[in-house]
Amino acid sequence: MSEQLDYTKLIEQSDYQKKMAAEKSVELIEDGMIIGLGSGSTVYWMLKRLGERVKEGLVVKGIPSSKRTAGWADEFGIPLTGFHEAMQLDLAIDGADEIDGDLNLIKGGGGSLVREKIVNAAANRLIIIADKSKMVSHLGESALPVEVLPFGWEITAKHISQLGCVTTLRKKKKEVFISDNGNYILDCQFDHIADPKSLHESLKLLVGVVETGLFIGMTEQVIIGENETIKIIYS
Ligand SMILES: O=C[C@H](O)[C@H](O)[C@H](O)COP(=O)(O)O
Repeated sequence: MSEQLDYTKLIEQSDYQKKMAAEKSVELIEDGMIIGLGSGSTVYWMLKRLGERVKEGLVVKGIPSSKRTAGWADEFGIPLTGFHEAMQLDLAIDGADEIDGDLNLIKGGGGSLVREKIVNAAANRLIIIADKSKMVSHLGESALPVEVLPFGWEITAKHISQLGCVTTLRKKKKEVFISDNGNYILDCQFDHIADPKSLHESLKLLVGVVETGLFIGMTEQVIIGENETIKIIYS
């Protein structure tokens, strides 16, 4: 019973840190902005707070990076648009699975990496929000998500594994996980990612690879919830 309680507390603590970082990021949003809306549980808190500001009169539009984010934005009353209306976004706010000292990222834990990369790359500034557990000395402690075409995924996985990793086809409730784009995700566990940029480039050269979860040189600022405080790291 006490173990159960401790576990619950841990979850709450990490969630609280995510919420603090997320709410801080909303302070950067100004009237009239077009915002890239990232994905994941930290972004959920950002959307919730942004929805409150919209109710108070803030005028913004968001471009969502996943169907789930679009649903939450709708729930919180945040007006949405698409690239037909805005080719350049003022700001994108997103979460991450790992963040290294150069602010390079691993993303895609929730399977939204392709749309996130398109949205984040179109933004003038990318702000990452996270709890402190996401800071790592080197990327690759967790598996790197890579989105691949379903056709011939087995051969694509073989080619990826030849770069020095163990690939696992992502599943959800025993079914193959399908991304918002209708593709598969391979979770690629490397021993050590020594050079994230060259790994990303090597992966992108493989037929069947749609996109990798390595986000290199894109982040302007990271907002970390750390215990009771907020830490901001600039690139
Ligand atoms: O595909 C999912 C995204 O890259 C998320 O931003 C990332 O997994 C972080 O998610 P969370 O805020 O839930 O830890």
